Order: sequence, then C-alpha cells, then structure tokens
Amino acid sequence: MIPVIVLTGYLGAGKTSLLNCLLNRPGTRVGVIINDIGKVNVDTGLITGQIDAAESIAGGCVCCLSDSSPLDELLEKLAQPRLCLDAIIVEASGAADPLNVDRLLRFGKADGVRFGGIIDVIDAVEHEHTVDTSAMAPARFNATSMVVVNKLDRIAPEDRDMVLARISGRIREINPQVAIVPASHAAIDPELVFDIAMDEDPVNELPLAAASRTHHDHAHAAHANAVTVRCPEAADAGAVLDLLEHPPGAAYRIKGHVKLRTDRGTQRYLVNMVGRQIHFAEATAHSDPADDALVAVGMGLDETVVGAALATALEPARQDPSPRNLTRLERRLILSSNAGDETKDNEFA
Ligand SMILES: Nc1nc2c(ncn2[C@@H]2O[C@H](COP(=O)(O)OP(=O)(O)OP(=O)(O)O)[C@@H](O)[C@H]2O)c(=O)[nH]1
Repeated sequence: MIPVIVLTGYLGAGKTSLLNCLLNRPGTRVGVIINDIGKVNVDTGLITGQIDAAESIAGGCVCCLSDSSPLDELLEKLAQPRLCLDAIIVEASGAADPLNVDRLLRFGKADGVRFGGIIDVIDAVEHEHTVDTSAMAPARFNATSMVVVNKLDRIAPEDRDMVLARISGRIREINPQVAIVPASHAAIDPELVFDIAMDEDPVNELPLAAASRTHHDHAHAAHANAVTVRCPEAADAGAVLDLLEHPPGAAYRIKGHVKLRTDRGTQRYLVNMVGRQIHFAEATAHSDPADDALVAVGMGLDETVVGAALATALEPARQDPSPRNLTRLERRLILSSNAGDETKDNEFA
C-alpha cells in the first residue's frame, strides 16, 4: 500500500516550496497530485524537483469535492505497480481545509493506497492575521500529523523563538501530540515526512480528530475563490508591479507566469505575491509560455473587480517601459534573488 501524504496550508504558506524540498530526496520515487484553485495550474510549473509521476486537479479546491471519486481515480492511476512509487504527495490548494481533506481520504475508495498523514504549512508572519484569528485555536490542527512553521527567516532573529512558541502553544491547545517543525524556505529534513508515512496504520487518529470530523460543517465555512486572467502578450512592467504592490479587493495571493516588455524585448517572469510579500523571478524552466496567466486568490474575492484589475494590468504593452519602471523591475528581481529578500523589503513587517 502506497502512503498518501497531503500538504495543506493557507494561501502562499509554502506548500510548493515544501514539495520541492521533499522531491529532492534521492532514492525515493514520488508521485504528485497538484490541486490549484485557479483555472491554470500554476503550481505544476513551479516544481523544480524530480517527479516520477504527476496528476493535477485545477479550477477548484480538492476539499470541496462532494465525494472522493475524482481523487480516488488519480490515486489509483498513481498506484499502478508499473510506476513503482514509494509515496504519493497531494498538494492541496491554499483554500483547502485539512479537516475536509482528512475526511475525503479516510473515506476514499482507491485501491493500493493508504492515508499517510497531513502536513500543514504555516506562514509564520501571516498566520495570526489569516488562519488563527479567533479566540479558539484553529480546528484544522486536529487533522494534521505535522505542522511546518515556515518563513521564520521573515521574522526578526530576536523575535523568532517567541513567535514560534506562541504559534506552537496555540496548535498544542487543539492537538497536543502533533509534531511541530520550524523552517525557513520550507527546508526541513525529508526523513521527517517520509517517516510519518512509515506505519501501516494512519498515525494521526487522535480522539479530537474524530470529534471534529463529526462536527465540522464545510457548507458554512468561509472559503477562498480565484480569478484567472491569461497573459498571451507582453504586458507593461509598471502596470504589473502596481497590481502587486496594491492588490485589488480581497486578493491575498497572486501568482503565475507573465510576459513583460523590457529593454531586452519580451521576458517571462514568475510572480508570487502573498499578503505583503512580493517575489519576482525569471520564469521556471518547466513552465509553458502558453499557460502564462495570473491567478488571484482570496476569501470572498469579488471576481468581477479583481478580474478587471488583472486584465488591465496584463493588457499588451504599447510602448517600452519607462526607466523608472525598469528600475523597479530590476530592484524586485535583485531583492527576490537574495536570501531573506522580503525581510529587507518589509523590515520584518
Ligand atoms: N522569505 C521566504 N519566502 C518563502 C518561504 N517559503 C516560501 N516562500 C515564498 O512564498 C511564496 C509562496 O510560496 P509557495 O511555496 O508557492 O506557497 P504555496 O503554499 O504553495 O502557495 P499556494 O499554493 O498558492 O497557496 C513564494 O514566493 C516562495 O518563494 C520562506 O520560508 N521564506
């Protein structure tokens, strides 16, 4: 039976980064299922590690599936003996609720696989403004076998222990036994993850988890939605930077590949905005220019307003960028290529 390990975590917390870290473990054959809420599967283009088999569910959130059959179908495809996989990793969308994912997998009917646990990734900077905002600690930790507290590089060194202790304390209010792993750039020891999938029986069957599954009513839970706008031609660098620096409506996460007009002609870039964190980089090697698009995700997003803002920003550029906008673009690229880039930009915001 092949273990199925699920990566969950709020929008932009670092799930794809963690997946890339896990895929770099030599000697392990890993199959991957990527779930992107946007219509273009951006995350598939972001995978840098070696994948032995991949499937995707785009255009919706896996936790909203009314039954497990679409997921079962993909899991069975990956469980075929000829693929000889050691593990399957499902990267859930940033909107997925671990409690629903847990239920879906436990009641799943796929042959040849077993549930190997849920790993929830936390953005240490944004967690207390996004996920943990109520008096009660978030119920999602009931369903998790491991929590990776990521982006600690974005917290001032003298505050790191305090923030980690505070976040860990809240997690343990709900799930005292869960493993909590601090990380920057989602760099954790992959053995920790493959270890949790070792036992024949699922390891995260806590009494609290069962209770929460009974009480959880997904129909009433707030959920994110997404807008996708394609970028078939080179857009204006200034317009795209303005969009990222002043995101429209409730857009908390904007990501994708774009073509921009520059002084060197059309260049392709990978764009990542999470909360106040903006990351700009050369396009990834696996990405397909035909899929260039921006996806905006947020809770209760006004799709018309946000879609219009994305479409305006991605309009084909009519002229070369101004020197000021070229400098802005260069600055973003330099900041993004340095380790801890956003900390400098945001002053440990
Ligand atoms: N500074 C810093 N940036 C990080 C860290 N982890 C991830 N990032 C950046 O945060 C952005 C989002 O990271 P992803 O790994 O794509 O996050 P995700 O959870 O897969 O995002 P969604 O699937 O869209 O919800 C990217 O620009 C990453 O480079 C970290 O520990 N520190």
